[in-house]
Amino acid sequence: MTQRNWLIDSAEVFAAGPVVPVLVIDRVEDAVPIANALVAGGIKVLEVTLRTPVAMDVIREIATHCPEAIIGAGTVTNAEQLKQVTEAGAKFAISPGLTPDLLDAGNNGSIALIPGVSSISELMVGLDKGYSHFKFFPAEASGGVQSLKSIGGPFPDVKFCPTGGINPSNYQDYLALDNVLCCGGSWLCPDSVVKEQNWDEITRLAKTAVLGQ
Ligand SMILES: O=C(O)C(=O)C[C@H](O)[C@H](O)COP(=O)(O)O
Repeated sequence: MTQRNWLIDSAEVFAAGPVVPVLVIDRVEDAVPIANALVAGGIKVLEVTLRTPVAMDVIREIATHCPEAIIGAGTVTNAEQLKQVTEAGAKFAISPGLTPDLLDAGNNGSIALIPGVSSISELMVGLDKGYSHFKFFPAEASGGVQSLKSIGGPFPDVKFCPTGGINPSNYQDYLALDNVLCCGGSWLCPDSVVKEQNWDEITRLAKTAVLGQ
């Protein structure tokens, strides 16, 4: 078994689901209200993507001011970013893909790394490096529920968080699979709602997803 010093394990991150909002936050001042709105709706695990220039500050703000949230960083594609998000206070990191270098950095780092795969060969690279929990990205474009069902044949012990093209009409199909413990997506925090600063709507979307309605 791979010995690691992770603050919390990827299994714990997955178990805290079942839905993980993929957040693209442009304004630091929106960070805490968004996180609080999601927590109020029953969602603790948050993925802040590194897709905006203020992403590191957003992670730092949420890590400092929202103790109930399990704040993670998304779009982490290399070892340097993994180091930066760890310093900013992220409790885990998610990548859309994987490289041997990133997998090594994850094994040697202090927060859980959840690498991304969309093929069997990538999955086998991750397994060789001791990983068992993966993002499946881009989920819908990579065969969705049918692909994950097939992958469960030869790899029954591997667990996935599918992301990409997931929405209120299909996330329950994914969650019904034995090898899917949580689903990620941007539908839980739409840009238009953030622009209006309609935090109650974000809480409503979160509650609806958690209750499975
Ligand atoms: O930025 C990253 O790290 C990603 O891996 C991509 C996101 O997970 C997906 O873009 C979310 O997909 P949608 O829910 O279809 O919007």
